[in-house]
Amino acid sequence: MYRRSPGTETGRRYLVWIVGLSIYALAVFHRSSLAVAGLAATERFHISASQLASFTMLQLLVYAAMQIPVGLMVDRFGSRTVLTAAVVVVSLGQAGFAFADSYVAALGARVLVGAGDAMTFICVLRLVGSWFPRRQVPLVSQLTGNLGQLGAIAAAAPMTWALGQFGWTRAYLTGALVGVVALLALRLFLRDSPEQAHLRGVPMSARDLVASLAASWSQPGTKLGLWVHFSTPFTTGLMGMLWGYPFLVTAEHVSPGVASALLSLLVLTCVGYGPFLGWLVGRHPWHRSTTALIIVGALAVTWGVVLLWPGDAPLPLLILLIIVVGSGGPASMIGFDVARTSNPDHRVASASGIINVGGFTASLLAVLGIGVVLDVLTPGSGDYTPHAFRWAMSVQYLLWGIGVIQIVRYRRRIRSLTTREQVAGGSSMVIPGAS
Ligand SMILES: N[C@@H](Cc1c[nH]cn1)C(=O)NCC(=O)O
Repeated sequence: MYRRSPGTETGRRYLVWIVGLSIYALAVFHRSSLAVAGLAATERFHISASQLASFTMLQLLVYAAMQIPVGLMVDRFGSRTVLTAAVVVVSLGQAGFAFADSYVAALGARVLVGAGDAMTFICVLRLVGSWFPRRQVPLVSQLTGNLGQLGAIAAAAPMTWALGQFGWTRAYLTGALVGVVALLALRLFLRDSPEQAHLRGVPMSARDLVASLAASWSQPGTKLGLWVHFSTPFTTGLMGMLWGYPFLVTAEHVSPGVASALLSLLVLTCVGYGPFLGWLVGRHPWHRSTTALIIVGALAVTWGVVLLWPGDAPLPLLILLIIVVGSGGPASMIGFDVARTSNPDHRVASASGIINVGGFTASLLAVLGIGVVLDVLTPGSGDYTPHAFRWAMSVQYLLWGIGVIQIVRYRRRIRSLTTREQVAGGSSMVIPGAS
């Protein structure tokens, strides 16, 4: 019988990964493509700052709300099918945004962008799980999450240039058209597993779906993963997506150029943590929650020093802040890894969906909480003071407090129900009923 050589197998695996990763980076690009177009958007749609913020909020809300259905869809229909839908929906959303000429039409288009984006990451994680040997999965998943953030870099300077050069419609439409190339690559090269183009689960009734979700949720590892994902990435997200630039310019008085450079450094730092954290998590799975707790501690302490610094924080301290904040996104990948080893293969995507709700809910709460505190402390004006920003950014401690309590709680439970040997062997699943 003809057998494929190991070299061919490895080549196919990396091809599938590169296609999946590129599609995820494209989704991150679309997600972030509004960050540099704020001023243009307020002029085009005649909207206020809070209406502008509603685009980001709506996108996050749609993203978070879709995670569990998307996870179930990936387990049922496979990554190839759901990813195809994702590319079509996100590209239609971005094309709609290119032509939108009213606030309501633009909101509708952002809903589609959020929906398509929501369908992407879980598919790619699932592909990594079915194409790579188990021991490589933590590292490749880390690299996927982190390299995908390069899409945000493409959405910064190149998008600013495209908007200035070609105008709103053509700049956004070009982004949307990249989807056609992505779709072509996906249909040509992407298969759900080495053996099958489509890896589909069995059809389930509504009652079965609820039972499957309940089974995932009953695993303490799923809950631990959710709280790790809740506690770690929101600080990276809120800096990169909305509040980083105004905080650095208004509260810390750095120039716009330095602020942009610091935010680009944030994305690069995210990418840099990947190999180290992936290696650490793969090597020491028992210490995954400890790693997450140490990172949350480092985030809280560094933010504390910056916020309590009398006057403007010096630039080296702000660079340190960015480098530490950059660890939040990569640390969140630990949550997916805990969920992966706590659930059987046929439920991994729905467990990932549950995990992903954590980080995006925390990001939404943080973005909202900061906006509310800023508005309360500077009523009736958009000129936020450094004092207002310091209090506003402190909202993060509330979320870290809740997250740390929950991580400690579920890590205790999981440690009482599993052994180091079991977890080192790749499973943190507990027997149903034991938790
Ligand atoms: N926290 C991110 C992944 C990440 C890795 N490094 C920086 N961010 C995450 O959960 N991603 C899901 C998504 O759809 O982007």
